[in-house]
Amino acid sequence: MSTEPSAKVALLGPGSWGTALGLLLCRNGHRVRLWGHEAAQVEALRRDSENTQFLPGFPFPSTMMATDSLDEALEDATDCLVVVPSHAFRQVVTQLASRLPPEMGVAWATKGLEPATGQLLHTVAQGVLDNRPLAVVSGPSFATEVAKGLPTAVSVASNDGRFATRTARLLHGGRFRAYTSEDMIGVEICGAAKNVLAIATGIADGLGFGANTRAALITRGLAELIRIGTALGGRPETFTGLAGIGDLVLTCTDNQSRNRRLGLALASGQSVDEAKAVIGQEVEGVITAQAIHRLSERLGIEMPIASQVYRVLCEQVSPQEATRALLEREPKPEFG
Ligand SMILES: NC(=O)c1ccc[n+]([C@@H]2O[C@H](COP(=O)([O-])OP(=O)(O)OC[C@H]3O[C@@H](n4cnc5c(N)ncnc54)[C@H](O)[C@@H]3O)[C@@H](O)[C@H]2O)c1
Ligand SMILES: O=P(O)(O)OC[C@H](O)CO
Repeated sequence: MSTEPSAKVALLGPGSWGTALGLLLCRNGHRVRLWGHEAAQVEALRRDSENTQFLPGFPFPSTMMATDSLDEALEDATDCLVVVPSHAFRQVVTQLASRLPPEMGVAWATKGLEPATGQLLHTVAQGVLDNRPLAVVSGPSFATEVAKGLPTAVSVASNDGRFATRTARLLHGGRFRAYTSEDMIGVEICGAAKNVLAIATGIADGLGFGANTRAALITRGLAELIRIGTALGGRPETFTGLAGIGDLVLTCTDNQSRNRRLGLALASGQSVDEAKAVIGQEVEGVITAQAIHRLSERLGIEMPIASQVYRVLCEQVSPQEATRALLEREPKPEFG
């Protein structure tokens, strides 16, 4: 069990991940108000006392209540955790700005960059929320496995050591381990870029390539992640940690990943829109591929795998042609 005294958590975003984290917080003895922006979705959560749309099979405890009123979610809240998709992040933290006490920290478990600007989410949050403690939760963590209580470990990176510890302690307990970190940049770029690389491994597996290909994509993908992450100021050790190689391996190798499944679907001939419709949930790598592409061009960072994923998603290049382009690259030193 968590050693933190019982908290009242406003949890914003009742998708699969927000719901799983809500269940975890309740198991740790905390009270959760789960806010959603769609009245009909919230009505269904209240009626069913379960998230039948995004995380079926896990009834809500009496300490988890859904609401479509942000004011109600924040009433008496001691902590605030944002779990909306990256495209909604600025909008949601902007709504928080005028509602939160000045000293209250904000944590999020969103993985992605701001689509329009390519900014890391802590940069967005700092711009909107001014000087308050911020933290990002990231790492290898499928919602269903957390809801089932299967052992999981994540990283909590913050600009404030005490807030990192507070947020980690809220989540830590039973079968969930939360490690603290000071590297928000590294943790955030890992969480965003791994989704793009998972699309690449999904494509490769969907085209019938083997284990050699998958291992090569993960390893060379990690090299791309380290290049862009260190250029942005991330710390080298983060890339070998839970948010880095941990989440990259998880997402690239298991079909619970929506990003990997999108890659598999593209390889089978489905369009991006068809694949997204079948998956029926957020596939962050689709918009992140565009943001990463623009960012790597601007910074002059070579990211051949991410770049081919971008071409497949946005320039109607076929998975086969993208594969050819990668394999035809000139030999080069592995490091440097
Ligand atoms: N599902 C996982 O296993 C998992 C694990 C770790 C991190 N994440 C990350 O968590 C974030 C949320 O993903 P998810 O898996 O819960 O997605 P999901 O598709 O299961 O649900 C998305 C949720 O976001 C809400 N939403 C959509 N647009 C919104 C808006 N404009 N304002 C407010 N809410 C809005 C939807 O109503 C829905 O409740 C993503 O960044 C994802 O990468 C997910
Ligand atoms: O289903 P995905 O591909 O969005 O991945 C979910 C989590 O980010 C895995 O850690």
